[in-house]
Amino acid sequence: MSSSSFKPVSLPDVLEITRPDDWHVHLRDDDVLGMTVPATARVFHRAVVMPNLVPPVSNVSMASAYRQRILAELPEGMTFDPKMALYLTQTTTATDVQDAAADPTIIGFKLYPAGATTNSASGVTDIDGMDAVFDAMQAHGVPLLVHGEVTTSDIDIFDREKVFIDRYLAPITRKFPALKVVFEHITTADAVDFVKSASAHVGATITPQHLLMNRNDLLVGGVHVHNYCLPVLKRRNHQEALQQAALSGNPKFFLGTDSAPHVQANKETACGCAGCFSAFSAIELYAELFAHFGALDKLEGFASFFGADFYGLPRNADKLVLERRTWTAPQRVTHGNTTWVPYWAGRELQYQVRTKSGS
Ligand SMILES: NC(=O)N[C@@H](CC(=O)O)C(=O)O
Ligand SMILES: [Zn+2]
Ligand SMILES: [Zn+2]
Repeated sequence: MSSSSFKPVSLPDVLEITRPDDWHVHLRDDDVLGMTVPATARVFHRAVVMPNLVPPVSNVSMASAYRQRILAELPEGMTFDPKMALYLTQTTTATDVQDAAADPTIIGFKLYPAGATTNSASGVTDIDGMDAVFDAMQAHGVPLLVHGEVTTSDIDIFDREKVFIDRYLAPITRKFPALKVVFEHITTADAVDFVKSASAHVGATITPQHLLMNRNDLLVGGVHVHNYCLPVLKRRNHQEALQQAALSGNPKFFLGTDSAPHVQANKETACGCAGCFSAFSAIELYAELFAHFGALDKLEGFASFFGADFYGLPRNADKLVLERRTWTAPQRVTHGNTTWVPYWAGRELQYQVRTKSGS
């Protein structure tokens, strides 16, 4: 992580912030919830839970059942309020939108262009054909969450986000100016510029990996499979644009880890899955970035205020304390007989969340 604007400053030993929320996370389902739910709830009060299960979580009753399965794995003494994203499909109707609007545990609909990412086969194949649904979402105040990449084979993977903006996102925001849109896990300077110049109804989440790394970290000196996610890491000037956006205090940009576990065997293979599993060090990874730039005073807005404000939800009342002490992100995480290699495995971080036990 390097930039010309780096300025060494003295860093606080203790940093207290309003408890943050994770506006983009994959908790998966079944047994693995016993690992993912405590990992996220240890830090975050709310989380937007992504619906890309098989089959996709595409209506209110599926989301309510999934939410119950999540809450059943919440350890005693932890508080956690999962906000469910519904999977937008080509057959989603205006009635589905109305149902979603009536349920406060539903945060919005997630648009996956078919084929864009993990479990997106049921995604939207004809975005232009979704106008009636977008119209209903705008009318009912239901946000649209977007995986913003085109999927046609003629478009280079490094250009897919930019082309998506030009082809789909800009037209949607023009046609539906009051529709709330969250451009998820942005990766390019183009996305930063688009969000900045769009109306106040358009915001974006930024992941730790896109802030801390660029495509060299994926491809130089070998293929680093645990740094592979979608949208793929971009070149350094894009990383720097994301860093500036996150550090700027602009409330359109907020925290969404996109923590996305895939078991070790599915990452360390000839055709490895996309996703960085960051939940075990999520807020600490962001703190690393903000500390590096001497901007820890900006962390609370990005992590704890701007997402809640964007969604029109109250800010959290409780606090989280980070302590300055060097620790090493876990090399492996196991649950039952299964092993995952987390993002940033075995690397140092300089801030750590203070746990209730004081450990
Ligand atoms: N980000 C990823 O690389 N993977 C996510 C899907 C997604 O958010 O696109 C996953 O579910 O594994
Ligand atoms: Zn995505
Ligand atoms: Zn995701």
